[in-house]
Amino acid sequence: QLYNETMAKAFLQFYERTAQVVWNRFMEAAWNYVTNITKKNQEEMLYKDVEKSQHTLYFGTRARLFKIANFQDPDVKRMLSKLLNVDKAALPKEELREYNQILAYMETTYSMAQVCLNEGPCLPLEPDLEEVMATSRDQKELLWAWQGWRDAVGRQLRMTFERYVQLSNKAAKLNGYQDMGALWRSKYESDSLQEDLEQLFQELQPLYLNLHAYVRRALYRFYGPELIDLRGPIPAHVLGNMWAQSWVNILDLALPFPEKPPEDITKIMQGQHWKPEKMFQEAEKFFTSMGMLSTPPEFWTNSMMERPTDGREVECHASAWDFYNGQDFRIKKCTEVTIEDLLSIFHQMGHIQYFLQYKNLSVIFRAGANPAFEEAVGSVVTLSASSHKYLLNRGLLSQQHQDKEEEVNFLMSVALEKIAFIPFAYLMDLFRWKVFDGTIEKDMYNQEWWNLRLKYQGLCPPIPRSEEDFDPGAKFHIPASLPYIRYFLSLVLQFQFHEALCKASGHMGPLHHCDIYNSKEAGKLLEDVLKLGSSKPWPEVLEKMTGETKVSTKALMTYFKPLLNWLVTENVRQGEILGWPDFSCSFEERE
Ligand SMILES: O=C(CCC(O)(O)[C@H](Cc1ccccc1)NC(=O)c1ccccc1)N[C@@H](Cc1ccccc1)C(=O)O
Ligand SMILES: [Zn+2]
Repeated sequence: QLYNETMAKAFLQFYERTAQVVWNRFMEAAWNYVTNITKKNQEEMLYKDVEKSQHTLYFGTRARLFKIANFQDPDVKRMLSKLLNVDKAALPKEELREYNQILAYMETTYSMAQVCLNEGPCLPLEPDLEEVMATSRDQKELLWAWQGWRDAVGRQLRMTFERYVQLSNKAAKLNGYQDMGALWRSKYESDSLQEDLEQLFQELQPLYLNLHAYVRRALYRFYGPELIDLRGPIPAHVLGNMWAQSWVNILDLALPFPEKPPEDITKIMQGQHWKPEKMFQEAEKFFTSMGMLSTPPEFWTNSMMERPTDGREVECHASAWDFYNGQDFRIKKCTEVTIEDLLSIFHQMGHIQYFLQYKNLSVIFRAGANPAFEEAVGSVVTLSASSHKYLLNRGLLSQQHQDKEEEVNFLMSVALEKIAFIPFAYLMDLFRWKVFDGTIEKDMYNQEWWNLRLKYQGLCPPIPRSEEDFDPGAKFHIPASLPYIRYFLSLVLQFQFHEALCKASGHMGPLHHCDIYNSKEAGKLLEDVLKLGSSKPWPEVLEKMTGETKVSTKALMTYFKPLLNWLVTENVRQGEILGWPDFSCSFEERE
């Protein structure tokens, strides 16, 4: 009878007090490492990680002794059940050390990788290689960057990744899961997650297939038939992005009405002498304009807003940090003054706003309602921030009126970012789930990766690939062991949130005209949702925001309806074939 509900509450308070200290110490060490990659800082971080895992294991094993089933208080039950999963802390000491070293090695290899020109400088991914992929229209130069990056990162990680999979699955099994994929999916508290995701993907297919066919035609016009086959997949290096996950950088090649090009916001920002700090202030101002919380002084003194110029090696992939003391919150980003980076800062500031809103909850509940909610908060604000109305009102556009054709151009630019992303975000974890559950064996990693890239994205590698390569390793989240399905779900959720917030703000008219800047009503609705953290099952949180308990593509389809109409008409006019029927990525035929 010792392990009763009263005892449980005392146990949870003890957890609360100690976790804040242990997690804060780990976050400080992890921050010091990723903002100054040295052997010493890595050792320090690994040490603090072991300390954190010991704490997690101590409480995780004792939480199991409570008979949660017959407890009354729902919060106590939910908190205890969250403690039961101890993740990698379940590994025996030696294997945990090896696992943490593998994780640090993979992430560091990615962050330090560069591609060297024959004679002269070596280029890092950010900003140099990404700049080449975004702006070059010379397919040989694009191929050089594309292949160079995969040689520098993917090839180096192949062996390590195999061991990472073994240890990940061992940790998952020790927590009672089939494999690590099952553990990752459990965060969504749904026994029909995979079916629901497949359903969402199928609903979005018509939009993607029409965009793919239209963009293929545009690339055909520019690069010609020797590179682009109008009935086949698109080569992966000419889409304006290192991973072909966003096609917004080839808008100039795919503009529906080229005689009415949109204003170049990056040029306007640079012309107005924008600096990274001003970009962060702009993002914060968006939230405070809605009556939401502002960032504490520590944010401005402790964040890393630019790549350091003192020679320090850093991890440039953007991220937001909660130091679990209710006061210290930071963003780490190697900011360039571009519209793409401004929108990325809005995304990061969305994570910070979530931290601020749930900071008074128990540490156990200081997370999003589910991982996709965390990603959707910042992204929903970027939907307003990229609207004509907002950009005009903030002085980033000068043209007052937008006619029907300019509106199609605008929707195309949003689609090249958001719709192109759908199959990529879906396949990233389809691949890893199959690797974890053994469907994809280690000597098939690369060919299975490209099978998925062909099947879902309609892409081919620009040159033959082998099992010496490990192309999935060239995308941050794979060496960083970061699940990705959250971004797929976030893509659908952010439009559902956008529709709800626009309605709350009293917006009338087309969804893509909506801008919730300055709306206190939208702010109140969003605030009430974020304050819940992960204390309630996410369908309840979704219902509070949107009145619905299910994720729905309706809002996304409404937003893009005018564009889909235009695309279908255009594709019919051109006699396009939708998709890439019976095509493989073979190279013989092109010799
Ligand atoms: O990776 C990111 C943004 C980084 C992040 O904000 O999602 C970041 C990823 C990260 C990095 C290091 C450690 C952990 C996570 N996530 C966070 O900073 C974060 C997430 C949840 C809670 C707190 C912080 N975006 C994805 C997908 C994406 C999102 C939005 C627009 C375009 C593309 C990508 O670039 O492929
Ligand atoms: Zn994010």
